[in-house]
Amino acid sequence: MDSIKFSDLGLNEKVLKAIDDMGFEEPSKIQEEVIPVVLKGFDVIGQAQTGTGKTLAFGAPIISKLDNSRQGKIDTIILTPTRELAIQVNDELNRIAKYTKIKLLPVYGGQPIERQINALKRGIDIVVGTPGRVLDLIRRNVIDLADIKFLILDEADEMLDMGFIDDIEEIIRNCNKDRQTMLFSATMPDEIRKLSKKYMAEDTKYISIVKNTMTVSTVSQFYYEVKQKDRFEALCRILDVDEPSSAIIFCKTKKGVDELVEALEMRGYNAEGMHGDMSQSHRLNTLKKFKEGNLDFLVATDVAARGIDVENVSHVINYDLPQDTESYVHRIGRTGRANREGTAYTLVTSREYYILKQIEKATRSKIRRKEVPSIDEIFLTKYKGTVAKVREAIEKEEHKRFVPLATELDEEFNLVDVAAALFSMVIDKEMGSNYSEDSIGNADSYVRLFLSVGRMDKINPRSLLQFFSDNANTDKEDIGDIDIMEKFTFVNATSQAAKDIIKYCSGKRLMGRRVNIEISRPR
Ligand SMILES: Nc1ncnc2c1ncn2[C@@H]1O[C@H](COP(=O)(O)OP(=O)(O)OP(=O)(O)O)[C@@H](O)[C@H]1O
Ligand SMILES: [Mg+2]
Repeated sequence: MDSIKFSDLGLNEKVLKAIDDMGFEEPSKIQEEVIPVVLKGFDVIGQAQTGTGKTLAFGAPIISKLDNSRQGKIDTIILTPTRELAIQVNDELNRIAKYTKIKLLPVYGGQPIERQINALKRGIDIVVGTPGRVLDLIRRNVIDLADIKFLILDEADEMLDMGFIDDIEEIIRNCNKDRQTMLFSATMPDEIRKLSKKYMAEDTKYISIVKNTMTVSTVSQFYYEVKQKDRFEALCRILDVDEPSSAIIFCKTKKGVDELVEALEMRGYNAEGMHGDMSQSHRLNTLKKFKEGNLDFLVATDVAARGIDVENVSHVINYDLPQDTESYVHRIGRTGRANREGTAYTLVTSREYYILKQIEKATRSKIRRKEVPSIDEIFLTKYKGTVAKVREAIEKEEHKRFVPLATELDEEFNLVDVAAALFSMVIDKEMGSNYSEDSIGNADSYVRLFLSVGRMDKINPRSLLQFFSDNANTDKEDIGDIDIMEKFTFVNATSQAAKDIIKYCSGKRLMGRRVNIEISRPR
């Protein structure tokens, strides 16, 4: 059977022509399934992996439908969790609407509201905005949603999460009841799906492009185990060996972003930060530089985790662990988009290792271990890079003008010595004084300690922790976090704490019950 073409889906000619201009040859799976359903008028919950073209999946049919039925007032409202995403979705839809008269406007905080009000007064069909600003404009009676035809929540699970839910509900209360509602995201936790039913038609179509894994197969995933104090050093080494053409590095906090940017700049990397405390113009400027290839490393909080589409991001690095599985999926989805290849790295300490394992299990993907590069490996990378540059210079004959000088040197020196001296100058300069000694130590060894004492449900894990710290001469810190499945598990006890506990328990009964202890190393 021939593969489905965009022209088979029922879109109008103007939209098809625009898609052709965008260079897309065939629809992605989610586009193939969502477009006809939206054209037929159904509400849709659409889930498909990151970078698979969900924006066009809702954008194309909306524009196709609106083309002949514009009301001269707002027809469509699209909500996104971040300002940058509002702008990006607006841009993508603008490209799709190229041959129509449909007018779009992004609205978001951090930009003078008057400008947006004036633009809205000139007549806008599709508004793409962040909830806060949209609500503000509704309250000022500038946006009227009483007759809208489409409401879309991009990154729906994020939008219906605690932080946004009140604003979203208020916006929805202002919307036309007869509208078509659509939710999209790469992740759609069950509770969100249930919650969303509240706002949607009974015959809502649930379209999920199910894959074995939550993450795309074109992204290779790895982790590095590091000590907390070696995190930065490890990152530098990874960057120096992999030499990513363009990478997004995620940190947990805004402060973490600022500190990492400063540290990277000190070591000569081309890095800039992006987080919610920066001015909007600064945020946009940074993202623009990154998109245009004038910035190698974008260091960001989760503000850049969702939806952001930058071509050719080769690496995503979780400098800090993401807060949950969804965040991991969206973060690493900034690479490997539209069937391109990508690499995702996550730095973990031994104590965090179990969280990584949980993410691996929940996403059903494989996150393989990699060793932090040694100084020798970095040296080898720099050496190979230099040789490649020499080769290129000779091939392009860029070296020719120096040949007479080199010939003169030939009388005084051995030319192999000259080459070696030049190598040492170039490579030493590149390595800088950063790698004078091999400062990364081996990670502490942590173990998992399984403890079973009969009926577990009668024992409070906290009191167990207290009990051991009181009686077995161990520090609570050293015992680590506790996890209760069918056994008590001290997920990351130090080896010493484990020994102390075993010693204490051997031959004893604990709270009147026999204790069984097993020990296992995390890997
Ligand atoms: N049919 C297609 N063929 C090739 N490229 C496409 C196609 N549709 C969309 N794209 C491009 O693929 C990239 C990813 O699309 P998009 O941002 O819509 O993905 P997404 O599914 O919304 O991802 P995320 O979950 O990260 O938000 C964009 O650059 C988009 O222009
Ligand atoms: Mg998207």
